[in-house]
Amino acid sequence: MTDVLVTPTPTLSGEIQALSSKNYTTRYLLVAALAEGTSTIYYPAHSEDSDAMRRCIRDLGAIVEEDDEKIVITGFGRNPKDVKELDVGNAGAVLRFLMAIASLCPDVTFVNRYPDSLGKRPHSDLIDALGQIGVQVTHNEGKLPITIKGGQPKGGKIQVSGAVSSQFLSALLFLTPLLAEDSEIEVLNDLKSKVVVGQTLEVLEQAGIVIHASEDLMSYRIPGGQSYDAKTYIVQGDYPGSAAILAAAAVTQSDVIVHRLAEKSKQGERAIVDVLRMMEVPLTHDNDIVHVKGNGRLKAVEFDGDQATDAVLAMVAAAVFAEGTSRFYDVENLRYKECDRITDYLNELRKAGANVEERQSEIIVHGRPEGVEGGVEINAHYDHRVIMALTIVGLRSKQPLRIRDAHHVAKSYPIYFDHLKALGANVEWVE
Ligand SMILES: O=C(O)C1=C[C@@H](OP(=O)(O)O)[C@@H](O)[C@H](O)C1
Ligand SMILES: C=C(OP(=O)(O)O)C(=O)O
Repeated sequence: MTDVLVTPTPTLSGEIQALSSKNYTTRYLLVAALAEGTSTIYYPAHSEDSDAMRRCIRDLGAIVEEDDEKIVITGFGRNPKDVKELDVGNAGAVLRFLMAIASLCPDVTFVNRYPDSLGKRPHSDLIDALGQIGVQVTHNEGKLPITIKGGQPKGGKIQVSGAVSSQFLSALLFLTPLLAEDSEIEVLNDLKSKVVVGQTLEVLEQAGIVIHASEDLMSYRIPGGQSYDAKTYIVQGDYPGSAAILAAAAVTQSDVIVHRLAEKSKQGERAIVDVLRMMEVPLTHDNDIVHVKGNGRLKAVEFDGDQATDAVLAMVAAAVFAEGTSRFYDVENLRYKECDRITDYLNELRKAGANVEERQSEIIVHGRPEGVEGGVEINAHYDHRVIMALTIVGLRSKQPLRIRDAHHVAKSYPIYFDHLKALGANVEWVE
């Protein structure tokens, strides 16, 4: 069964544990693979994207053993196996990070398994940057399939654009410490999703890597010849996925508790808590526990979405039911994700009955506190965050919403519908 029927649900209540962070899991798996000893990662995420990183580091020669609470990894250090092909599924961050690491291999091809999703996403900025240190890349106009003919890049001066994705810079930050010579990275244009780079730097530091970063995160000096330490890591709860649960609680009459959401997290998406507060949703956040007591009433909000890129769709879904007009600005790079998260997402919201407008880098929502009509089929566009967000809207529609191909939610949150059901939502897998 691949579709989900979301039937209007006025109340939600109960407690769940946030799932584990996807972005920290992919990073810890990678730095463990780049170490020569044995590292342990406690409470790793289990999702298609984290599985993709696990599969690829294994293919590259890491030894991976796991049980219910941890993964133990013996890394390949700076000497990955001479693998010919890697399959990253639909995971953008995994692809971009491993494109850089693949330059330590003679000849690797990244296959194109999701031509209508990851297959449409642009990687030219990273391809250009790798070219500056002598890595040869063949590609399909900057897109998959991509072949990296690495050999032995030495490091040096690299300029990379940050205007489309922060993942290109993160990829270079994982690679350059392993190169023989020192490197200098200068970020050109803007740097989108800058907060996520903070997570990369945090993980690199935990792995014993030294990076000298300017305060604005636009330039870096990276000593060469470093090695990654084998360490023990603990994965924190995931804010982007939990943002959808919290937004669902905000649009219903609710008494919902989510555990494991660290107040001091470097995840930008923790801003979901502040944004819901600005929308006057009754909630508390203490001892890493968020408690929402929704009364269904929300006020419109204006927010710089680039601070919390993976939570914007959930915030917009909440704004659909707010009093007044909300504006989410600086969100152009949502267009380069699993789908065009502005045009494609707003088309689905409109089908459900929402009153939304798009600009090149903005989403505008004219709230409908009275609810929306629903009663339509939603195209998921291969996008887990579209699926999660439209589910929120379905909870407060007049007629059920059928979400086609909702199984793609497993990219980051395979148990999203189980969690919602545990809170009392009427969500069912259907034929
Ligand atoms: O580095 C990462 O792990 C990620 C960076 C962000 O992408 P962009 O930098 O492309 O916005 C984010 O949307 C993605 O889910 C994960
Ligand atoms: C955009 C996302 O992931 P990625 O870029 O890694 O595919 C996401 O998780 O919403």
